[in-house]
Amino acid sequence: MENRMIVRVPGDKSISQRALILATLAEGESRLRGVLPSADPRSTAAALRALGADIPPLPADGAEIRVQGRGLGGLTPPEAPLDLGNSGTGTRLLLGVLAAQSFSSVVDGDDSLRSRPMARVTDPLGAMGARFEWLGAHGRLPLRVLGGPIGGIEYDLPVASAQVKSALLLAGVAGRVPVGLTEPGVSRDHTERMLRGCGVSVITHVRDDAGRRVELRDPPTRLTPLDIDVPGDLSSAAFVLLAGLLGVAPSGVTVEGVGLNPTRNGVLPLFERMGARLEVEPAGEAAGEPVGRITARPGPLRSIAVDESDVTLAVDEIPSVAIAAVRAPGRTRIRGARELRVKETDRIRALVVNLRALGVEVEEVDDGLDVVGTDAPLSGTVDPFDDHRIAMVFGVLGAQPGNAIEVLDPGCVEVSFPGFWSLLQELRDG
Ligand SMILES: O=C(O)C1=C[C@@H](OP(=O)(O)O)[C@@H](O)[C@H](O)C1
Ligand SMILES: C=C(OP(=O)(O)O)C(=O)O
Repeated sequence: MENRMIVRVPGDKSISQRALILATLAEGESRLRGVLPSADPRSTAAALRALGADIPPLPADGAEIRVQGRGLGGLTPPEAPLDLGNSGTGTRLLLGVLAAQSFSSVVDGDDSLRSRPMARVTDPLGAMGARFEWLGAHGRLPLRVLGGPIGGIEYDLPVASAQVKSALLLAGVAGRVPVGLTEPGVSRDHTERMLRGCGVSVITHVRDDAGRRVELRDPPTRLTPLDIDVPGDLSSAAFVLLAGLLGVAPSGVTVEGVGLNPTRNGVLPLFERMGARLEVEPAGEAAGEPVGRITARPGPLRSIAVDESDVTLAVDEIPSVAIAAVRAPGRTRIRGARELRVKETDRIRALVVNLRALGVEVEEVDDGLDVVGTDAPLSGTVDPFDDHRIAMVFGVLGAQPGNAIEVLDPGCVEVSFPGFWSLLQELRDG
């Protein structure tokens, strides 16, 4: 009989942070189960508490927390700069909320977050009438948000970005003004789904050119509270599935209770195009999101070509695809992935530098990389450059039988996936 492991991954990071923000803005008590207890949601929760939110500590086991909402006008001025740590999502979504408050606030983060572009959010918020002061380099944190009344906006996003889209929708909600957006591609729609769960009408149209239009026509006067189970994080599950495909878990692995949102699950068709033995079994909904089980079994992989439309649906999983490509004979070409250069680190560069250090043939291009598959055993030391996802993909590659890879700074996985290393060990032990 097949001795396949069945595991769960912690709650979705994107959904957890949105739930904390919307529960704070709602009227009444929200009940949130399965909130991810990792560094990023903790930073977002701490920033919200500094704005007057009543959020208990995030329990390590994802047990239910109850959040007493402050209502749309109920946030209070923070006494100190808000430290969003490493979280791009927490920062950009909160900038939308803060832009419409009647007080000023300062937003800051760690060195990684200070290096990431913020004008993609402050430019359109500025067009709504919001005012900002850069306290360091232009376009980077730290940043002062001079809150005040804002107007509505009609905006074409230059890149498909759920963080930009969400910041503008939240500004519309907090400032009670209409927002109409078009996106050049599809980005994750968790904010739209969760706002609907709070009783807000958000209209989405899929356009002929595959882009999207999102409208908040009737800004709400109040948000109803949430009562949700946060699905398992598909981005975390991707590392477990990669371990299944690469034979780290010799009989394969099943991840249960994981989110299957179609605007987010593009890694699954990419793995399938590589010949991966995947089985996806939908099993209902949680938090307004489709959820289910995914099984990955080891088997031969083949090289593929990845383009920009693939990347937007799998933006955080491209490192996993690049690592799968290491074991796919031939040349895998990844293009249209420029956005990876502005994540927690420059992920294209980090992949190229570290794969090269292990002896894998790679080529770096402006918007992506080529990876040439090999069956050689791989050994060496990897620097994740303080990026949780880079640490985890090389952790999985290192766990493949025959490889010996040391990941420096393994603790950086705490940003999104507490328990990653012990789960990886369990998969190896079968
Ligand atoms: O909205 C979100 O929760 C996220 C959106 C994506 O970023 P962009 O909006 O910059 O594409 C993604 O990379 C990030 O991990 C989470
Ligand atoms: C890019 C990521 O997160 P954020 O932008 O929220 O820092 C990520 O988790 O891969």
